[in-house]
Amino acid sequence: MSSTHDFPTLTVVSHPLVQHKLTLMRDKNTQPIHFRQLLKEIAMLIGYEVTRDLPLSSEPIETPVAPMNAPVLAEPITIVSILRAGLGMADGLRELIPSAREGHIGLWRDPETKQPHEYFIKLPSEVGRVILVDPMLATGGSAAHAVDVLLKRGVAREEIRLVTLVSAPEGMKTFAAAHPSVPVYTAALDEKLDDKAYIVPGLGDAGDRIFGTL
Ligand SMILES: O=P(O)(O)OC[C@H]1O[C@H](OP(=O)(O)OP(=O)(O)O)[C@H](O)[C@@H]1O
Ligand SMILES: O=c1cc[nH]c(=O)[nH]1
Ligand SMILES: [Mg+2]
Repeated sequence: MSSTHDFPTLTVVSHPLVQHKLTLMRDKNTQPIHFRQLLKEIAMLIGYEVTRDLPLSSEPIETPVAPMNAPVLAEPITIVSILRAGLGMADGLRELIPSAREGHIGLWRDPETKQPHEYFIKLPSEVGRVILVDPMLATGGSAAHAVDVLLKRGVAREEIRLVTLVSAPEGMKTFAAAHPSVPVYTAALDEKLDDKAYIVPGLGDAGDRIFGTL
């Protein structure tokens, strides 16, 4: 993990496997089948860091040898995907936390205004701790809006963590200003946004690369 940047709430997961897999994803010749697999693998690796301090309680069980009080996750967890591209990260987190519930927030970024438009929301009735996932933090508008949705549904600020794959400094600044207490985990803090608000060097449009809609 690294913190050699200007954002106190940002953790860049610099593990060599994460960085190697991200390089493969960035390559424009990587096809959707491999892009999806790599995204899932990176989400699992980042997920390990995001879940590092989850509270545990204990439950009585019997091993084949003896009874014991054994540790189990103390609280329900909900993985919330920002559609569409968040689905690709949820695939990895779901494998890591099979007991997690899932929610979906559908957002579409208008190419002219760069503003997010909401088209779908479905969340479990009890949400608990939330791991919010979207591979791209570009202007930060979509992620900030998704956190607003969660707060309106009664999720406590301190229960939310955002996981991204590639983040732009502009987006991180906007997101941290809107939600200064929400920790963000990412694999890379890139250089900047271009004039279409795409991340440079980035990896292109994550949703299109996952679903082959280029
Ligand atoms: O930080 P922002 O500037 O808001 O941009 C990031 C958003 O843009 C992309 O979604 P997109 O609108 O392309 O939808 P998609 O996932 O359906 O492709 C991406 O997956 C984020 O949700
Ligand atoms: O670089 C970017 C910016 C927004 N959305 C993406 O998928 N990629
Ligand atoms: Mg897209």
